[in-house]
Amino acid sequence: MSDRDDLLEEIKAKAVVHGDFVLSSGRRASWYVDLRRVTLDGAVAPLVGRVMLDATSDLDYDAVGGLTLGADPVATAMLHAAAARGRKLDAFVVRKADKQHGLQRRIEGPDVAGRRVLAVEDTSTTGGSVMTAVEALRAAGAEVVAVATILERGAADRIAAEGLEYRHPYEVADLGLD
Ligand SMILES: O=P(O)(O)OC[C@H]1O[C@H](OP(=O)(O)OP(=O)(O)O)[C@H](O)[C@@H]1O
Ligand SMILES: O=C(O)c1cc(=O)[nH]c(=O)[nH]1
Repeated sequence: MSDRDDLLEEIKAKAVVHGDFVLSSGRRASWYVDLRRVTLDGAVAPLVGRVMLDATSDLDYDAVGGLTLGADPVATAMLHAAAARGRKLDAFVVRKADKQHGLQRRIEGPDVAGRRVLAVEDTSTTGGSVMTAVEALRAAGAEVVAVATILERGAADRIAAEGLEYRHPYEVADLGLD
C-alpha cells in the first residue's frame, strides 16, 4: 500500500461522521470529515505530511501554512516530513483576525514577505477559508504558488477562478460520499 492509500483508509476510519451539520460557510450537510482527528493523530500526522509533500513535489515553495486551525497541523506535518527528507520547510499560521496586543502579527512564524509559499487547508468546501489566507499572505508580500488541501469538498471552481493552482490528494468520491 502507498502512503496515499494508507492515509485514505485512516480518513475513512477516523474522520468521516454522518449526521446533520452546519458547515463553516453556513451551509448544511449530512456528513462531515473531521480531519483534525487524523492531522492531530500521532501515528497518522507523519503520513499527512508525506502525502501533502508528494502532492506538491513539483512546486517551488519554502513555507507552508493557512488559516488557523484546520491548516495548522497540516503545515507542521509537512514541515516535519520535509525535515525527515533533508529539506528545510518553514510553517506559518494565519490568524482569523488581527491580534491586538504583542507584536500584532496576522501571520505568525518566520516572515513570509518576498517568499514563495503554499497555502494549505485540511478540507475546502467553498474555498472561503483558504482564500482568506491567500489574501492575508498577499497583503504580507508573499507569493502564493498554489493552494493544497487534503480533501477537496467543493472549492475547486472558486480556487481556479482565482487563477490559483490547486492540489488535493483526495476528493469526495474517494470517500464513497457525494
Ligand atoms: O472552504 P470553507 O467553506 O471555508 O470550509 C472549510 C473550512 O472549514 C473548516 O474550518 P472551520 O471554519 O470549521 O474552523 P476551524 O479550522 O477553526 O475548526 C475547515 O478546517 C476549513 O478551514
Ligand atoms: O465546510 C466545512 O466547514 C467542513 C466540512 C468538512 O467536511 N469538514 C470540516 O472540517 N469542515
